Amino acid sequence: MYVPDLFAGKTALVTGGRSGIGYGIAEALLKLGARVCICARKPEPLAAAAAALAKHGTCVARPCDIRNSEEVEALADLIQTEFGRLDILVNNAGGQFPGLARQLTDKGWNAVINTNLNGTFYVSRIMAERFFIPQQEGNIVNIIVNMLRGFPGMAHTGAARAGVENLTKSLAQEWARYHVRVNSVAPGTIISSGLETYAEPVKALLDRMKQDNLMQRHGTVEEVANAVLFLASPLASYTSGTTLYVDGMDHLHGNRMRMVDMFRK
Ligand SMILES: CCCCCCCCCCC/C=C/C(=O)SCCNC(=O)CCNC(=O)[C@H](O)C(C)(C)COP(=O)(O)OP(=O)(O)OC[C@H]1O[C@@H](n2cnc3c(N)ncnc32)[C@H](O)[C@@H]1OP(=O)(O)O
Ligand SMILES: NC(=O)C1=CN([C@@H]2O[C@H](COP(=O)(O)OP(=O)(O)OC[C@H]3O[C@@H](n4cnc5c(N)ncnc54)[C@H](OP(=O)(O)O)[C@@H]3O)[C@@H](O)[C@H]2O)C=CC1
Repeated sequence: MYVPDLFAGKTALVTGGRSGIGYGIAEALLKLGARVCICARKPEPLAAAAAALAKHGTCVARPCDIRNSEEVEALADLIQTEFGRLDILVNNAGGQFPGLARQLTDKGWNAVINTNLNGTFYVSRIMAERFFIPQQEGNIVNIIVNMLRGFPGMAHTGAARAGVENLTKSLAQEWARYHVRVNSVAPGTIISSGLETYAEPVKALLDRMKQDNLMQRHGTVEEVANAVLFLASPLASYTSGTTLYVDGMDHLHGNRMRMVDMFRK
C-alpha cells in the first residue's frame, strides 16, 4: 500500500534483523527501496538472513552484540564504509525469558536490562553521533512491547521497555533540533520466531492470550513492519516521541495477572 520507492536513496539499520520481526522489517524496507544493514549476535544465521534479504536489494550484515558499545562502534564503521550515511535506525534486537519477579536472579535481571534498555541506548547514541546529528536528519523506531499496565511474569522486560519508551520521549525532544524523529512501536503477541523460543506451559498461555484478545488472534510480523514503515517515512513527519500499539488492543483489555496465576498452578 506504500509507494514502491518510498525509501529510495535511504539507508537503514535493523538490529536483530536476522530473524522474526527484525527480518520482516528489513525485508519491507528493502522492498520499498532502502539499502539495509542488519546485525545480531549469531554470525551464521545472520549471514544466511543477509543472503536471503539480498534478493530484494542491497543488504549488508555484521555480527554485533548491542550490549557492547565497541562492537556498536565497529558496526557504525561498516555502515560508514558501505553506505556513507544512515537515515533510519530500527532498534528491534531484544528479548527476555518468562519468570515471576521473585525467581529472577541478579544475572537474569541484568541480562534483560542490558539487552533491551542499555543496548538500545548505546546503538541510538552511537548512530546519532556518527550519522544523524552531523547529517541534521535521522529517524529512530524502537520496538518495545505492550507493557502499559505492567508486565507480570516478565517484570524485567516490562521495566526495560518502559525505560525505552521514556527514552523515546527524551531523545525525541533533545534531538528535534537536529531533525531526528524518535518513536516506538509496542507489539502485543506476534507470531514470529521469538514465540518459538517459549516452551510449555507458556505456549499454552499464549493460546489463552489469543482467546482473550478482542480480535481473537495474535498479530503478524507484517502488521508490525507496516507500523515501522509509517513511522520511518515522511507520512509521519509531524510525529515524534510517541508509541504506536500493534496489539489488537491488549493494552486496553485482558487480565494478564489471571493468566500468570494459571501458569503458576
Ligand atoms: C510467568 C508467566 C509468563 C508470561 C509470559 C507471557 C508471554 C507473552 C510474550 C509475548 C510478548 C513478547 C514476546 C517476545 O519478546 S518474543 C522474542 C523472544 N526472543 C527472545 O527472547 C530471544 C532473545 N532472548 C535472549 O537472548 C535471552 O533471553 C536474554 C535476553 C536473557 C539474553 O541472553 P544472554 O545471552 O545474555 O543471557 P544468557 O542466556 O547467558 O542468560 C543470562 C542469565 O539470564 C537468566 N536466564 C536466561 N534464560 C533464562 C530462562 N529461560 N529461564 C530462567 N533464567 C534465564 C539466567 O540467570 C542466565 O544466567 P545463567 O545461564 O548463568 O543461569
Ligand atoms: N514476537 C512477539 O510476540 C513480540 C516481540 N517483541 C520484541 O520484538 C523484537 C523481535 O522479536 P522476535 O522477532 O519475535 O524475536 P527473535 O528472538 O526472533 O528476535 C530477536 C532478535 O534480536 C537479536 N538479539 C538478541 N539479543 C541481541 C543482542 N544482545 N545484540 C544483538 N542482537 C540481539 C537476535 O539475534 P541473536 O540471537 O543472533 O543475537 C534476534 O535476531 C524483540 O525485541 C522482542 O522482544 C515485542 C513484543 C511481542
